[in-house]
Order: sequence, then structure tokens, then C-alpha cells
Amino acid sequence: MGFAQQARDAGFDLGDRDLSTESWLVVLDQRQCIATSNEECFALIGKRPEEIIGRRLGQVVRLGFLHSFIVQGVSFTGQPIWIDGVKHFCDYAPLGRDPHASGGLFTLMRSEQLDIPCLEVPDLLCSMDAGSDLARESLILVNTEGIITMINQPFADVLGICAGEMLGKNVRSAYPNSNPSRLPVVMDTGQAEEAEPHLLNGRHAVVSRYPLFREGKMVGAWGKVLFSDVREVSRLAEKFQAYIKLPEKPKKGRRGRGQEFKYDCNSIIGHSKAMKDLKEKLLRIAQRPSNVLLMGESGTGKELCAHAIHAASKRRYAPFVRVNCAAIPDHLLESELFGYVEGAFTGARKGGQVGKFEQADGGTIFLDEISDMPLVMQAKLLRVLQEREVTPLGSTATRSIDMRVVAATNVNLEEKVRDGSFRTDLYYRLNVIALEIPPLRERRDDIYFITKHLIDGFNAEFEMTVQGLDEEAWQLLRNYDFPGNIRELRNAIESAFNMVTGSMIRAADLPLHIRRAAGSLVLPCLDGDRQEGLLASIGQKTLQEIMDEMERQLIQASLERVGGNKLNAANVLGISRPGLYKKLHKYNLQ
Ligand SMILES: Nc1ncnc2c1ncn2[C@@H]1O[C@H](COP(=O)(O)OP(=O)(O)OP(=O)(O)O)[C@@H](O)[C@H]1O
Repeated sequence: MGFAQQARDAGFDLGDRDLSTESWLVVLDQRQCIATSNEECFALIGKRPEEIIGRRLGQVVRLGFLHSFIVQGVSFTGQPIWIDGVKHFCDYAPLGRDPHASGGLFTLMRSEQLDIPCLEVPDLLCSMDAGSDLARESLILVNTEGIITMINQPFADVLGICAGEMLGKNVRSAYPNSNPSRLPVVMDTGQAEEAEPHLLNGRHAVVSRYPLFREGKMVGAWGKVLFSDVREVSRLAEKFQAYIKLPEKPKKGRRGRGQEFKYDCNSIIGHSKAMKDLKEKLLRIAQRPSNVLLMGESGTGKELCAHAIHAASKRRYAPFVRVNCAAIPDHLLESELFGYVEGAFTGARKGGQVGKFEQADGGTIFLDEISDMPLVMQAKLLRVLQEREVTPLGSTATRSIDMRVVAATNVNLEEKVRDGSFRTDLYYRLNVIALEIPPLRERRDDIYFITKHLIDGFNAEFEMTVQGLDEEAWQLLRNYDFPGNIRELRNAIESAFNMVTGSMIRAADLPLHIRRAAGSLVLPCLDGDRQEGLLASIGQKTLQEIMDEMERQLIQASLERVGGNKLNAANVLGISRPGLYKKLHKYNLQ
């Protein structure tokens, strides 16, 4: 009688497992005692089945760490164990969904029989956080090829299947009724993804994924389900709501018009130290009434920070009013800011207009591009900041205003003060708290997280399921300087969404200027038109002709770069002056 039949006769549910291998197969009962075993054990461990039936598996082979895995019902594959100095690999999977009630199937084979990369248990134990509870938390682990090497039943329960069925499958296609696993992406990027939503078995779960490294080398990845249903998160949030002291939402009225804030500190994505520090400062200063000056290049997120300050302050339910000082023509700025009464000037609206300062009463006014405010208006703004009251155009009645001022600039205001185009007194009034937002190129770590955030956003907006970027595309983004900062990154990803054909954004999907900047079009020293001209000649000209053309263009570009000085051009090119002359003659260059 075959082993499988024996095991089934003994009451073990082996499902449709294929047991016709050369391996030693052991069915264990609930106490990890050997219930039945095939003949191959003699070849592998030198014992006959009848000698070991009824004994604990741990008494027959030295299981080491794996013992606790088996006890906890964790399924694993390809784990090395040593028998008489010979390396073997073993697999284990409980036979049913309840590992403690059903026993399991243990398989042992010689190392040469295994053809998948091995991920050893110590990797797992060293790299996974020590607090992970293998028996209760929902865990999965894959090797570098994405093969499921270890999985426990709580994880498989989320997917509604038996853990043993998942073992050895490629995780890319192993999840039924779910979005594809992102563990391969985590291995591509080397970046952990924590507390992210993921569709598993038809429900949105909250999961974390981590790459596994050993001695700096990627050896796999692991993931865990934090909540099998996102609704659990809101239930928990409700439970703890009472412990979080939020400012009371004011009743509708003049001070609080019940307006909700659009962004808050959580909208600012960034895990770099610079951004963590910045967010901490934003939250701290939000509690104080002082004016704030936000400085940073265009697109670094100054407006987002202004929103975050407002949202974290006690003014959060009052209005946030944005004024772009550069966008409003000088002659309209005063009426925009101060408002006017009916008949104040020709063309004034019937009933007048409430100015931005008054609109911001009780809340925050964000003065963007403050450096562009004309000097006359600067004087008027200074008065408002000092007196905290405004007089609409055409009126004699002053109105007191309670607002917080957050101003932003992407030029150096000190220089403006020096050249006389910005008032010193206003500068010091605004500069009570100054925050500098670093450009993206100085916090490259954030590129990954912001990109991921953008991908999620565009997936939702465009109803697409882009998974991420391939390694080459990541490389381009990581190395690009982003002069337009996050705004430019956003545009780049949006543009890629319009180009992408598969589930991953490739380098070719990214905007041309990003590819060019990385020199990915082969010739970094030539400008775009020259590069394209050369590339277009592939197939039209011979290699020698293209090389000659390239040499001619490189010489010309070098001469342009050194202002036509031939000695310098020869030096730049690393050739002798006579050598350069010869080539100038050959290519008929002056
Ligand atoms: N840390 C960030 N996380 C997520 N999105 C960001 C971040 N910083 C900026 N953004 C996004 O980038 C875009 C530009 O940001 P924002 O308008 O706040 O920049 P800015 O510094 O005020 O630019 P400008 O000086 O040109 O007005 C917006 O779409 C914003 O939502």
C-alpha cells in the first residue's frame, strides 16, 4: 500500500497533494509525533518506518528553530537542516486549517533535489521584528524569486485558504480574489511599505511589507496583515477618539463658517529627517499665534505647509484664505485685500465686496509669493499687521480682524530687502518664525514615498492599477534633480500614467527631459536635438558614419563649451593640439 493511502487510511486529509517524490514524507499528529512515514526515510536518515512511528519528530531529526515553527503551525518550505553532516532541506505544512487539530506533513530531501533559492530561518528571525508572533499574526515570507517560503494560517485565513496550498507558489499570482502582492515591488525598491491598504480576498485589508536583507544583500521580503478589514481601523479610531483632545468645532457664525480644512500634516508626505523635523515644527508652531514665513523653491510644498499649520491650529474650523500676491494686478490688490463698499469706485460691485483679510477673520490668511507685493501695499499690509484692523475702500469704518498670517516666498527676501524692493520692517514682522522647506534633491529618500503616494492617487483618479516603477525608472527618478520639486515629480508621474501600458511604469514612460538628464540617451554631453539626430541615424548610416558624426559633434560641443579656444578644447577632449587641428580639418570645422 502506498504511503499516501496509508496516511489517508490513518485519517489524515492530504487533499490532492502529489506525494510521489523521492523525499522522506512524514505525517505528524497533533503532538508532532510521527503517525506514518514512507520507506525513503531509510535512505535519508538510516531508520525504518517501524522504528520511528510514534516518536516525536524532534527526537528523530534535529529541527533546531524549525521545531517552534512546526509547533506553531507555520508552513515553510526549503529550510535547511543537517543530518550526519549532510545538508538537507525540509518543508512542513499543517494538513488542515487548524494546525493544532489536524497534524501536518513534513517532507525531507537532500539539498541537491531543491532548485529554489533558499531563505534560511535565521534571516527571518534576525530581520523580522522580534515582536512578531508567528502563531497569531498573519505573516508571509517570500524568497528573491517571489516563491512563498513561509506562511502561517492566520495569513492564509485572510485569503480564505489553507496555508499549505500557498507554499511554494509564486506570490505574484497566489492570492485569490485579491490585488497582486506587492512583495516583489518591495524587493525591487528595497523600501518597506507600512500600513497600506490592499485588496485581499475581496476585502480591503491593511498590510505592511518589508524587504529582508542579509549582510546588505536582498534575500527576500515578508509581509503581515495588520487589519484584515480596514473598517476595523475606523472602529479602533472611534474607540480612542475620546483620548484625543480636538478643538471644538465652532457653531456656524461670523467667526466659524464651518469650513473644513483641505489638507493637514498627514498630507505632507516625507520620511526624510528634514521632513520629519519640518512636520514636527509645523505642529508646534501651529499652536502659537505668531506670523510665519515659509521659504523654499517653487513646488516644494509651501502652500501645503500653510494648510497644515492652519489645520493643526485652533483656527482649523475657521477659513483658510489664500492670496497669490503675484497673480493679482497691482491696482486690484488693495480692493482684493481690503474689500470695498458699494460705490467706492467706478466699476465697484453693487453691495461692495468683502476683502480677503475680512474673509480670513478667525482663521488664517496665506500670502503666497509675498515678495511680489508692491511697496505701497507692503506699507498697508504692515499697518494691518500692527493694528489688526482694516478699512474697506470707500468706507471710514474700521473693522477689527483676528487672523494669523502665513506668508511664503521662493526668492531670497533678505536680498529683496537689501535692494530696496521689500520693506525691512515688514520683513521682520513676517519673519517671526521662518521655516525653510528643502528642495526635493536634498531629501531624495522622499522621492520614493511621494511617488508611491502619487501612484495611489492617480490609480484612483484614472481608475488604473499601476503597481509601481521598474528598477530603471526608479533609478532615473532617484538621480534626477527635480528643479520644479514635488510639482514636477507629480507632473512626471501623471505624464507616465498617460504613457504606461503594463502594470509597471518603465523608464521610457517617464518624460524625455528626465531621461535626458540621466544621460539615458547615451550622450550626456550633447544637447537633446543633437542626441536625437544621432539616434535617428541608426539604420540609416553605418556605424563608422555615425561615429564620425558623433566625433564631429563632440568636438563642436567642446569648442562651444570653452568659447572657441582650441587649446582648451584639446585639453577638455584629452587630445593634443595638432590632433585637434587634424580633426577640425577632417570635419571641416573652423
Ligand atoms: N511633501 C509633499 N507631499 C505630497 N505632496 C506634496 C508635498 N509637497 C508638495 N506637494 C504637492 O506638490 C504640489 C506643489 O506644492 P505647493 O503648491 O504647496 O508648492 P509651493 O512651494 O507652494 O509652490 P509655489 O512656490 O510654486 O507656489 C502640490 O500639488 C502639492 O500638493
